[in-house]
Amino acid sequence: MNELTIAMPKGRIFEEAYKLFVQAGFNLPAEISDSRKLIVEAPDERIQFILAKPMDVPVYVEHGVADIGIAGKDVLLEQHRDVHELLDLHISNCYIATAGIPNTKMNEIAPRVATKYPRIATNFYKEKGEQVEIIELNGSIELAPMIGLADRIVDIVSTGQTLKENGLVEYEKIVSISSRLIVNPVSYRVKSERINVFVAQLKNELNKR
Ligand SMILES: Nc1ncnc2c1ncn2[C@@H]1O[C@H](COP(=O)(O)OP(=O)(O)OP(=O)(O)O)[C@@H](O)[C@H]1O
Ligand SMILES: O=P(O)(O)OC[C@H]1O[C@H](OP(=O)(O)OP(=O)(O)O)[C@H](O)[C@@H]1O
Repeated sequence: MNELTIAMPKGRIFEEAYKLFVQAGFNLPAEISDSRKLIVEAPDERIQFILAKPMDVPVYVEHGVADIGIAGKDVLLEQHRDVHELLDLHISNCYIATAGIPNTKMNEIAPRVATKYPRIATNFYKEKGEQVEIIELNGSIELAPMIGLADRIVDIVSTGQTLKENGLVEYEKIVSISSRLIVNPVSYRVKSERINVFVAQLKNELNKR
């Protein structure tokens, strides 16, 4: 019987999260990283993993089909789901910033901002008292100012390589991002003992880093 279901994000967080779990002493089956299976059992741990798109992890956790999940703080800030944040895993570190073509001002009439984070971008410009039109994109955000679609972008920066290679510069840092362990509020009440043991094992590894 699986005691816990954990939603793991596919993509770049997966690599670091997998390493964290292994180093924390969890015995994970090889098929979690080297197969196309979307549901993988870790029988020794009595844990079931589901592999989801990063943006969808909080959806599975909010609906309670996963007790726990790993999600980027960017996704949590953007979505405001009914989940509890239990732990900062300090992995997939990056930040969200505004960027654009060097030495350019925002268009005074109807400035446009391209992003896949419309809520974060809207709040940022609202706090600055600037009214902007948000253009929502799903990826390759850096293209927008280069091709004249927008004056600025609001996007993730990690090494800065993508901005540099496309001739863009950062203007304002908005918020630091890392991956978080999230939990369904009802699961946390019903399975608190089991979840606390699980969290303590992860914390133990994080404290060593
Ligand atoms: N360049 C980066 N460096 C470090 N962490 C990042 C970077 N870009 C994104 N992240 C973090 O990793 C999470 C997942 O990013 P990833 O690129 O794997 O997925 P995605 O862009 O949501 O999906 P996909 O690329 O599959 O459409 C983000 O939510 C963010 O927290
Ligand atoms: O500062 P860097 O290290 O260059 O990383 C930043 C880039 O990483 C992310 O893109 P991703 O690779 O997820 O591709 P995407 O354009 O499909 O979102 C982000 O949207 C930036 O484009």
